[in-house]
Amino acid sequence: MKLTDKVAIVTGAAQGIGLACAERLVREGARVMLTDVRPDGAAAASALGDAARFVQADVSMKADVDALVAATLAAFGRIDILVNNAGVTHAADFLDLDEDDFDRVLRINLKSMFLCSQAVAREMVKRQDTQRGGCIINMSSVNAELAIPNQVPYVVSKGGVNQLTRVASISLAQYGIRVNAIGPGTILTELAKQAVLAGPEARHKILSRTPLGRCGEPEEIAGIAAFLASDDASYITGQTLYADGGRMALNYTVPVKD
Ligand SMILES: NC(=O)C1=CN([C@@H]2O[C@H](COP(=O)(O)OP(=O)(O)OC[C@H]3O[C@@H](n4cnc5c(N)ncnc54)[C@H](O)[C@@H]3O)[C@@H](O)[C@H]2O)C=CC1
Ligand SMILES: O=C(CO)[C@@H](O)[C@H](O)[C@H](O)CO
Repeated sequence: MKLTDKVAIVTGAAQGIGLACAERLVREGARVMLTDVRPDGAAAASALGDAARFVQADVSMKADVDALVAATLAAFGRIDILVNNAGVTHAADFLDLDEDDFDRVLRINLKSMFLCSQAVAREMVKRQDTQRGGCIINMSSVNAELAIPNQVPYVVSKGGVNQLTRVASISLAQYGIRVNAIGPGTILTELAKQAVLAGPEARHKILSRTPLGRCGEPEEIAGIAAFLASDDASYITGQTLYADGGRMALNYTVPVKD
């Protein structure tokens, strides 16, 4: 087990990639505080046994983030790993997009990662023991680099996540805190169904741009989170690691097998 005795927070952990990350971190020996704006994250945490707890929080609100950090310290006594995973999308054409929707997506996808990183890093920095330091992992996307016309605030937020990762990594390196991001391609979750997999035509479009010929599974992203959180990644900081089935290396489209 790579993460014995470590304590982690995973945001947006009620389902999808966040839940898979929480499950994998528990399997690697960590104790994990799951958090989500939805209350049903509590059932997900109970299913993981004594090593997991749940706190309901909207991670775009500072008061909720402070309460999440306090609850994690009360439950487990320390924080070694933060997985900033919570995210939403919103479909609208550029000319129709409402200001409120732009703000909401940026608040949830980007500002929340700053708030959580700052609050958790402050606790990591305070620690005096030999296990000082820590690891922050931000869930970015191929859409940090690739634009989709009806996903304006989403792609802007993910571009911001990559820069937040870089600036936090150089700011926190002096404290032994590593900060990295994961950039998934299309992963089979509710969010992807909503954003880019709504129907056979949309699925065909995605697969024609994916050399490995399939979408990813949440567990394939969780494995990367476990790696980045472990000592095997001890010299990696400031990076976005893309797990996209080859999409970003592709210039033309590929044939799709049905
Ligand atoms: N599924 C995909 O194809 C990809 C997903 N991602 C990113 O991975 C992350 C997770 O996405 P999925 O698992 O696919 O989505 P999902 O929709 O299945 O899960 C997202 C979770 O975040 C929670 N959440 C939303 N707003 C929140 C808030 N304010 N506070 C706390 N929790 C909140 C939701 O309740 C939900 O449980 C997101 O950041 C997303 O942008 C990135 C690239 C591809
Ligand atoms: O970031 C996400 C989810 O919203 C990916 O599913 C991406 O949109 C898709 O890979 C299209 O490029």
